[in-house]
Amino acid sequence: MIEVKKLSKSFQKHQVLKDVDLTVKKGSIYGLIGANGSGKTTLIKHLMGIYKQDAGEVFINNEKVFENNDIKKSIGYIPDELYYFPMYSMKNMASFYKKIYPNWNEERYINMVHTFELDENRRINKLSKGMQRQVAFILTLSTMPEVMILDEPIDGLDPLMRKKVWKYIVEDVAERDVSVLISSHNLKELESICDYVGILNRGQMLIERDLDELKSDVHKIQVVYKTEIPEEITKDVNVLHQEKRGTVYLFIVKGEQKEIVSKFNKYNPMILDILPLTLEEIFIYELGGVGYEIQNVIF
Ligand SMILES: Nc1ncnc2c1ncn2[C@@H]1O[C@H](COP(=O)(O)OP(=O)(O)OP(=O)(O)O)[C@@H](O)[C@H]1O
Repeated sequence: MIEVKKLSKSFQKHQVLKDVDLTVKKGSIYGLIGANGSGKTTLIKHLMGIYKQDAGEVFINNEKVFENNDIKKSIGYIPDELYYFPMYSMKNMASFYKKIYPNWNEERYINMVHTFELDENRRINKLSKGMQRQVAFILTLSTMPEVMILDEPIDGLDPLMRKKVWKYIVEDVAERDVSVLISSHNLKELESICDYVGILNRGQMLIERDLDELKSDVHKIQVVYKTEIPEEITKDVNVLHQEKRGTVYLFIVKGEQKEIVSKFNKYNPMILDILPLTLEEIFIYELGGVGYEIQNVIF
């Protein structure tokens, strides 16, 4: 389990994180999303005890993580920028990991090397970017972590490799109750595997929710009225975004679906459709609601 309470951090005078709360339950996958520079990597570096917070607390499995080497051994961390010892092959790295990580699983390591079809004797820094990512997954998953923290983990992986990687992660969550936090800009893939989502905005947690709940709270409504749209509607409902395409109005609205539909129906629309929203759309419209320029974004 990962728990962050009221975490704040500044670099010089620049406040990067402000009162951030975050909880990743045991056996769940949490997608951390946010615009560039919103503070995701900085938050993750606190989860790994790389940075010390100015205020607040960070717990992994109920223990403080900063300067706690034992708890760090139970975390599988894949950073956005990978680092390997310059002359090392994957086999050399595996021997090194074996000495450090008490739960190292040699059988899993051998199986994964086989599944990913990598030559464990090649020097890692001679491998392609995607292959180096595969090495990171093989080594990390072979440590049998209780918690996984993955910063842009699939960056550079081809679709087949991504599928393989997600399969391992989902199995670990189901079978070993691993808690996983993934930071990624690939919202389509996050949507297919995450249970929870946190949207970080300018260093503050904008929304932290169960993904299904989040999706049931924002709606895309396409509506046509005989004449111009009655002005009262936009006052009646919580509109995140609105646009007109010919005679069709498109609304992105927050709130309870039944209630919203009944408000639109009050003015006898000729057509009223409710369309599903993707996580990517929710993300963009929520950011639009807090002042990001989204007028020229086309879906
Ligand atoms: N060591 C540091 N010293 C000073 N400023 C920093 C440091 N690390 C990060 N920052 C600043 O903190 C802010 C958040 O950066 P961070 O890397 O956490 O964002 P991010 O959400 O991971 O972004 P991206 O999606 O682009 O990777 C940025 O303004 C960045 O310049």
